This record gives sequence, structure tokens and C-alpha cells, in this order.
Amino acid sequence: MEGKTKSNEVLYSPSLWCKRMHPDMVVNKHIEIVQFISEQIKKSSYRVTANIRYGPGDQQLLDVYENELTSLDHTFVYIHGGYWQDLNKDISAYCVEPLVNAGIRVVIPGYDLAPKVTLCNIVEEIHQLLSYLKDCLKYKNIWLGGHSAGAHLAASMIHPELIESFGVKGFILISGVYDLNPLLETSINKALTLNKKTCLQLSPLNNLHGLDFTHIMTQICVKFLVVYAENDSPAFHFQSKQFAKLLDKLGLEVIEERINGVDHFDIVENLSNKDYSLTKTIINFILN
Ligand SMILES: N[C@@H](CC(=O)c1ccccc1NC=O)C(=O)O
Repeated sequence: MEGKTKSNEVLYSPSLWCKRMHPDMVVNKHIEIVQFISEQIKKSSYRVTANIRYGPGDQQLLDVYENELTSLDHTFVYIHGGYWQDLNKDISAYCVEPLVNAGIRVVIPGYDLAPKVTLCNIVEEIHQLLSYLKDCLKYKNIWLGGHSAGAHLAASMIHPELIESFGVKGFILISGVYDLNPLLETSINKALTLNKKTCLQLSPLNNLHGLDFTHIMTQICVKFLVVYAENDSPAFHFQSKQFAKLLDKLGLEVIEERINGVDHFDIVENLSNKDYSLTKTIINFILN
């Protein structure tokens, strides 16, 4: 498919770009897989502290996964995707095993979904999440990650003051959307009801210009991993490349990588496998 000739509806429907199976099956299959892996994780021997409330919203609960190795005090926070209107934390623990085995604590937060709440509300919930991790759980080295819409939410926390006050060491952004404008005329926006103004306000590709990160770069040296799938649509490729370019322009340390042989869904499903290249990249990124 040639990017420029396709509508945003097509470009922002990740399932249509999957080569492993018929597009109609991908999302259901994805849910089946992530649910299965997440259930296995909950039955395993990890220390799980489930449903800790971090804010007033119905879904503002988080799960913490640890073992005896996680005293290293690195915490990976993984924000699930689903276009801010789908999925939940209970089926999003698939990245836990290899990370906890490497000594990294994993937090899987839930958040309220559109149309019940607005995207602006959801961004505020993630803000409350970071406050809770710092003030109540006393976590220090936070690695904020997310997939798709979850990468957008993680990227919405990129701000010098937030990074400094919440002890964010890095961002792990997987197949994210950083410019919301192309979603305006798509079916995705039915639940979101974004307009031109809110699109601009909530697009990290738009609202980071002019921020000064030089102060925190000398103190914290925050770093960014921006990855996307070979079989993501050209629009997703473009967004990740543009966003990595912007972060670089702002003087930040960025690694941009295309993960070959995967699509929008197995790019994260495979995180349950310790030998998958992105799993190894993330562990290395956090521990080195
Ligand atoms: N309706 C979308 C599904 C989708 O975008 C999606 C599904 C699971 C996890 C993340 C997704 N996308 C962004 O958050 C599609 O048909 O591809």
C-alpha cells in the first residue's frame, strides 16, 4: 500500500497492515494472546500487588510486579494502547516476565477510557500516576513506556519539570501516535471528540517546541527509545521518525529503531519472550 494515496482511516488502522493473518482477526487474536500471557503471569511466583489506587477515576488502579531481584530500584511503567478507548491493565502484563527476571520492577497502570472521559482527562490521570509513584510508593528511577496510544500518553509526560520532579530516567515509546491531527476525520475520533484546538494541545509533536531541556540533561541525562514495527503503516513510521527527530533537535538522547519482522501487535506481544530483540533492547536501555 502506498502511504500518500491512502486515507487516514486506513493509515491509522494498524490491523490493515498486518501480514500474519486476515485484518478482521488481528485485534481479537491480539486480545486472546495478551490475555493468556497476562493470566499466566498472575499465576506465577512473582510478587504481585494488584489494584493499588492512584487516583479517583474508576480505572485508576495499578499492578506492581516484583521478585527478590527488583531491589535494584528501576521501575518500568507500561501504559497499554487501544486508541484511548479500548483494552485494560489486566490483559497488559505481557512484558512482565523478562523484565522482572532482569531485576526491573514493572508497574502496569489502568486508566479511564473515552468516551467516558476526555483525552485531556486521561493525560491528567497519567500525571497523577507519576505523582503517586513518587510520593506514595517512593519509586526513584522511573522508565515510562507505552504502546500505540499508551506511547502517546507516556510522551505527554515529556516536560523538563515533570521529568525532574518525578525522577523519570527515560521513555520507551513503541509504535506511538505523537501528532493527533490525522485522527480528526477518522472513526477513532467518534469516542475522542477531538477538535483542531484539542488536537494541537494534546499532540507531543506540536507542544514540545521551545521547551528547554539543557538543565535536566546535565543533571539526569534522560534518554528516549523510539521504536516502530516494520509492518506498521507508513503513517506510524513517519510519526515515530518525526518525533525522534524533534527530541534530537531539543538536545535529548534518542535511539530510533525499526523492529523488523513484526507488526503493530506482535511488536509488543513478543515482549513476553526474553530472546526477542526489543525485549533485550529495553532491558539494556534501562540497565546500562
Ligand atoms: N482499531 C484498531 C486497533 C488498534 O488500533 C489497537 C489495538 C490494540 C492495541 C493498540 C491499538 N492501537 C492504538 O492504540 C485496528 O483496527 O487496527
